[in-house]
Amino acid sequence: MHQYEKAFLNGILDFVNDAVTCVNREGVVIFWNRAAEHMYGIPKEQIIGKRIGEFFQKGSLMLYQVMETGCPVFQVYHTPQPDTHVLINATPIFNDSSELIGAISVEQNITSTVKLSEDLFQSPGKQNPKISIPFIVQRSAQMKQTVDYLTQTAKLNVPILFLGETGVGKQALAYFLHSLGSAGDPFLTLNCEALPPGLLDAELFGYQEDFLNVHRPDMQSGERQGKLDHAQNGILYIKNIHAMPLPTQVRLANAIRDRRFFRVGGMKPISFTCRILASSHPNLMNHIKDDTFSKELYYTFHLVSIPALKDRIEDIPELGIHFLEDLSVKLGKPIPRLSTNVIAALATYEWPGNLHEFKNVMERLMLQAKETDITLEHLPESLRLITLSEFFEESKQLTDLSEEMERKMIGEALKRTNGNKANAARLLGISRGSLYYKMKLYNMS
Ligand SMILES: Nc1ncnc2c1ncn2[C@@H]1O[C@H](COP(=O)(O)OP(=O)(O)OP(=O)(O)O)[C@@H](O)[C@H]1O
Repeated sequence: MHQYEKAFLNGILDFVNDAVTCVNREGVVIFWNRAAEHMYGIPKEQIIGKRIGEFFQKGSLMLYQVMETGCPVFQVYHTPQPDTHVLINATPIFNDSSELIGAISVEQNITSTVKLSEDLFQSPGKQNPKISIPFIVQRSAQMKQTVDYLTQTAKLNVPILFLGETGVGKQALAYFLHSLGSAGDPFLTLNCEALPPGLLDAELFGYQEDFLNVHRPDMQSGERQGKLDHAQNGILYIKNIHAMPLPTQVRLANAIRDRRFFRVGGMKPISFTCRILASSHPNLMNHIKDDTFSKELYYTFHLVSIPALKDRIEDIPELGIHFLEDLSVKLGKPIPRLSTNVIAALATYEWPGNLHEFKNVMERLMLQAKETDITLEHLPESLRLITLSEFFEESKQLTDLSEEMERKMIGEALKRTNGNKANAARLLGISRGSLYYKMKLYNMS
């Protein structure tokens, strides 16, 4: 590699926050970046050019494992030191002729996330008092900003469209706004995905009796009121607004702009006073591009995007305590203690179902907790972290040993099996590929 290319590569590696280690196929360290120096307290000058096995127990080295198996690994949880928590990704590297030339590991330090979560989970009393009803967790900067912004809009009656994946808390924020401005008035929901599109117009604006050619005794003066009337001075929350038919969208945009609307089949303008809130998924712009969502309606709203839970993990501990506290009261059970592994798993999982899924998991933990301790086994399969020790279980006999011992044991096994590698591998309790790899590594062929 050219000197200047190497300088660039070193620059990049030192710039990233994750600890990066590159070894050649003999296990000799070629790159060791600043984050790795910091994580392990070993300076570059000391480790580069040396076998990594001289510095770490082989059993904790993902790099050997991926070179032996030829397969990358992702998100393996490890605590290299008692107070350090990392997630490791590692991959073998092959040249153009598909020969193994080394391996790279990237370790993401999640210590601060785990520590913060641990502190909060394990001492719920330190949380801020519950200031808002309904209580909105807002430890992350994004949620704090959102709640501040919404609080400021409370007096203005401006329409707000919440954009976010399912379960990020759009409706919870709508309830929050209701509690700020119009708690004594109705909070009505209109779910556009739950009603046949043909009925939405009438449900929203009401209709003129003659128009639908029906007569119902509950109707006054020949008209039926809609949710815009029924919400009075409160809030109308229009859920999944992307599923609203285009003509209804246009009528709604006009209604919001003019603060008055027309009944279906009616000619008389009717004023309304409720505040309109709405929700949709984060890709609503795509519906505008394919002309299924009205630009006019889109720009009528103040837009508030709510990030996915995985993008605001600072909220996780407080949400956990909040749900566990609620359940503890309902079930009359104490709040369980969560092990550090469990906290790391909760903080690093992707949460595709966001708070719906998170709440379910908390319910499950609460129901399962017989004593007060929750460990990894109590978590659903999809959430469980693979720990490094589990990962190495298979090749335990060898990986716990020093290189010197390992070399001796392989030599011994080969002697006892008259050089039959398959039998030697069996004797050592490792795969044949693994034995071939180790023999090459130690020049034992
Ligand atoms: N910031 C928060 N603090 C406390 N609880 C929350 C928060 N956000 C959401 N929740 C709770 O999480 C659950 C899911 O939230 P919510 O129903 O508001 O999500 P949503 O985005 O409206 O979902 P969907 O799009 O599927 O309707 C609810 O029980 C809600 O009370």
